This record gives sequence, structure tokens and C-alpha cells, in this order.
Amino acid sequence: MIPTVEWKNGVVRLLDQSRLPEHVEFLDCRDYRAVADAIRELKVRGAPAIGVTAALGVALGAQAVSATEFPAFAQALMPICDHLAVTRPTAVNLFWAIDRMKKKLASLSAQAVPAVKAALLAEAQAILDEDIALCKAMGKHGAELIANGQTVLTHCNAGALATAGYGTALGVIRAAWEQGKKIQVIADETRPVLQGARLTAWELMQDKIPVTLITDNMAGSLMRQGKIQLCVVGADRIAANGDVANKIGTYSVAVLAKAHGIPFYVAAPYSTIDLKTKTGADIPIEQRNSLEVTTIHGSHPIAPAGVAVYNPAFDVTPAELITGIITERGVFKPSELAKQFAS
Ligand SMILES: CSC[C@H]1O[C@H](OP(=O)(O)O)[C@H](O)[C@@H]1O
Repeated sequence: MIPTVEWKNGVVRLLDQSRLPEHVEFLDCRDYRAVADAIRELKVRGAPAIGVTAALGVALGAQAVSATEFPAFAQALMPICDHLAVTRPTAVNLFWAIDRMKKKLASLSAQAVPAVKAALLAEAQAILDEDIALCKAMGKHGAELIANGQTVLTHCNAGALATAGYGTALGVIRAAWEQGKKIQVIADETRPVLQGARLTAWELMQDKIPVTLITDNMAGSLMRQGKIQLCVVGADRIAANGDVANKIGTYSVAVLAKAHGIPFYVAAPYSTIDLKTKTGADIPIEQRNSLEVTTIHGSHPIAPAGVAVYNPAFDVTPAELITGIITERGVFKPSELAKQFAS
């Protein structure tokens, strides 16, 4: 799989997901502001991928700080962290990754600045490498839930493209496929930004995993026909009570799954679990530009100019609609999560 994001020759290189599926193009970010713009414009997206990319953005920003003494260096790094932290509000991985970079910085106060810069880059790379390992561990646990011959529905893109590699929900699907299970995937197109149509379909076809694309209003009918046996999606933030914020439309899929007696799973690493946020009601939901709804790709209008638009990027699925949360440590009921992940 093409790397979602990587440190390459002194820049942060990312696969420009806004150009997929028709163009496979890379964006070389030469400063932290370009990294922030890429996150804000969904050139890189997906909760874990946002965290990894922000960490690399902090490391990139650090390289350009001219201060030669630690206190001044550390102080100069704070506005860089803040600039990355305000790109998107919902995926807690962004704040988790920036906080981890700040903690690393604090541990280096006795080091010379060049060594600090190198250590920050190493920490960002460690976050990237860890994310891939977390996805593979989740995949292993989650694959046990999928039986040979089943059809699995997923919403949005929680794949390699949404992580440092391998994926969360698609990591579960990938692992089941790699175990030889003959599964079929149903991918919701996921209006308005079409991560399912543009990214999940593309990603699964790259791996030759059978995928059928549907529009967002078709899931219920397929469930009623008995054509879907399990749902698995990603997450942007999981609250302490097990409520899950994920791409808009996830709640509808969860309600439909419940109504049809279909297991509904969420796959997410520990970096998506936010025990400081008590319930889903406390999760900030990003509101995005209305052009995402009224046009295709910002150009072809599909609604009258000036129409009122509601465009939340995420919704919250209450814990009671979730069968289990697939993590790198195993599969847990939402109510068990706080105990399992209390630091
Ligand atoms: C592996 S979590 C991916 C998660 O992020 C997506 O949102 P966006 O594309 O806006 O970053 C979506 O909620 C996915 O489930």
C-alpha cells in the first residue's frame, strides 16, 4: 500500500487524498503550515492519520526553529503546536499526538537543541510506526468476529488511508481476507465528501478485496433483505461512556443495524479513546463548508445557490447501539472501555 504520510528527504510527504481515486498524487509539505493546510483541506484525513501527520508537522516545524538554547526553542515550538491543533476539532488523535510531542519535548530539556530536533523527529516516526502496529493488532482481534462467506458493511474510510497504514475498520476486513475468509464488503459512498466511494472502494480494489459501492440510502434495504451480516466502522473520538463520534451517517447505520439484529462494531486504537470526555454529547462536532453539500468536488452545483445547508462532518452513535469496540487489546463492550483503558 502507498504510504499515507511519511518523512522523506526532510519534508512531510503525503498522498493527496483529495485527488483520489482518479489521480495518485503526492504533496511535499516543506513547513508546518502546509501540513496544517493539508489536514484542514482533507488532503490527509482520518483520525489516526491526522494525529500521525500532526506529529510529523511538529517535528518539521521544530527543524526550522533557529533558537539555540532549549528554553527559547521550546517556547518557539508552542505556536507551531497550536497552529496544528486548531485544524480540526473532533478527532482526538490530533490532540493526543500533539500532547505526546509536547511531553517528549519536556523530557529533553537537558539536551542540546540539535539533539532535541532529532528526538522529536524520532518520536513522530515512533507514533507512525506504532499506529501501523496498533491497526494490525486490531485487525487480528476483529477478524475473529467475521465468519467465512459473510458480507460486511462499512461507512466512510477507516482504512490504510485513514491511518499510518493497514486501517482500523478496513484493517479488520483486511485481516479476515488475509486469513482466507471469502468475505464481501459493502461500502457506503458517504456523502458529502465521498470517502467511501473515492477512498474505501479504491483502497479495497487495490488489495483485490471484493467491494460493492452503494449510496448512503441503500443500507437499510440491503439489511432488510438479509444481505449484510456485520457492520464495522472507524471512530474519531470515543467518550468515556463508550459513545462514538464518527463520520456523519454512522448513527443511521447503527440504528438500522440494531433494527435488523445485525452486529455493529467500531474499530479504534487507544489514541482515539478520550476518557476526559464523559459522553458523546461533550464531543465537539466539526461543521464544514456548505459547498461540500451543494456541489460535487466544489465545482458542479447540485443545489440552488444560497440554499441553507447543514454540514456536520460527524455524528455520535450512543454506546447502546454498539455491539463491541475492537481495540489493539481486544474487543470490549462500550461500558468496559473506561476500565480497560484507564491510564
Ligand atoms: C480510522 S478513523 C477514520 C475516520 O475519520 C473519518 O473522518 P474524515 O474523513 O472527515 O477525517 C471518518 O470519520 C472515519 O471513520
